[in-house]
Amino acid sequence: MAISLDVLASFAPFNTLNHEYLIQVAEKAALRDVPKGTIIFKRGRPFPEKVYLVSGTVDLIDSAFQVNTINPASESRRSPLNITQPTQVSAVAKSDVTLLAVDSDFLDLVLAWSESSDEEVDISGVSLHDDNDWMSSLLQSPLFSRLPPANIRQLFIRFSGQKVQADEVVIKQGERGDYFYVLESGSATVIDPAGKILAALRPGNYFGEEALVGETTRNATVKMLTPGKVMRLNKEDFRELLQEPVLRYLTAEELRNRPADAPPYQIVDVRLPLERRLQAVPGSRNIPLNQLRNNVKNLDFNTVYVVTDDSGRRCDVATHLLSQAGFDCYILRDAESCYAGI
Ligand SMILES: Nc1ncnc2c1ncn2[C@@H]1O[C@@H]2COP(=O)(O)O[C@H]2[C@H]1O
Repeated sequence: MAISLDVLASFAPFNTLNHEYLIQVAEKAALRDVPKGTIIFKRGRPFPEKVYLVSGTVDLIDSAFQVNTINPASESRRSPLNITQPTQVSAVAKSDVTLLAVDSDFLDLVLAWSESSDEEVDISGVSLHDDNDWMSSLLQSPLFSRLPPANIRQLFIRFSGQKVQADEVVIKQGERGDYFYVLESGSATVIDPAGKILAALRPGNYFGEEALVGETTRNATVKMLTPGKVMRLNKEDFRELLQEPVLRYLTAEELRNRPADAPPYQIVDVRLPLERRLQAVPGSRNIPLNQLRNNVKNLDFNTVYVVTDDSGRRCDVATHLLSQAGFDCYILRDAESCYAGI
């Protein structure tokens, strides 16, 4: 049975969600008819769903056998019958009742998503039914718009499609990376090890490049929010078609001999401050790699960014991230020979 958004919004915390999230919850919520006399849940037992009363009467019975009767006129029916986990009360249907049930983990995810969107994650335009042309948004991204047409043709030949379920973990933080992904349909979230939502992904967005470029483990988990489809490319194809063509190099000599009318450049060192303490290229700006994504908004599109190669594979990842964000960037070869000055 489908649930109307008005009914959903009469319960807390759904009343705080915007229309887009309400649709997401409505897709996942279930209306359940329960006959009189049914024990809906038992005190002290974990219960995987949050349950709300839509119609009928329910008795909530606590450990002292005190009974709190809830009906649609009760103010407290706006909250879940099982507020705490595990619950402090047992719930018994005193009449035939209709319940609204929402998976607790899913509810947490949607709430976190909606809260984080107030801060930094732009989720505008993401919806369950986002039929954006994933291919055209992919091709318009700064990274892909720089690729030679022959590479793009090859990419589409070598991509393989994979259907994914809602809640499926496509990438697990800490695992080794074998594939690069593009979201063809559906929506997904990028989640850090502490469970914080870092980004919302929509069709045409790509992910999973950092572990491949840096030859490290996955730095976040990517989990589907809805069913959908991903296109994936194996590590070798990614390297040949997407990584090598994007990385560009400069030597100190080329930097010194840049024409006077060339745009200004900024040398960037993505090592940790501790690593720079002894030696660094004079005039370089320190943006440790783990802070680069958050700092791109403070960079200038009229400046050329030159990342020093003394950070090992981190400079490749940094250059890749800067290219993705649309910056003109290079790797400075043999940066260690420039510690006395360029
Ligand atoms: N802050 C972020 N915003 C968007 N995507 C991210 C963020 N952090 C990590 N990712 C993506 O999540 C992926 C996890 O696997 P990788 O480390 O291979 O590559 C990572 C990026 O593609």
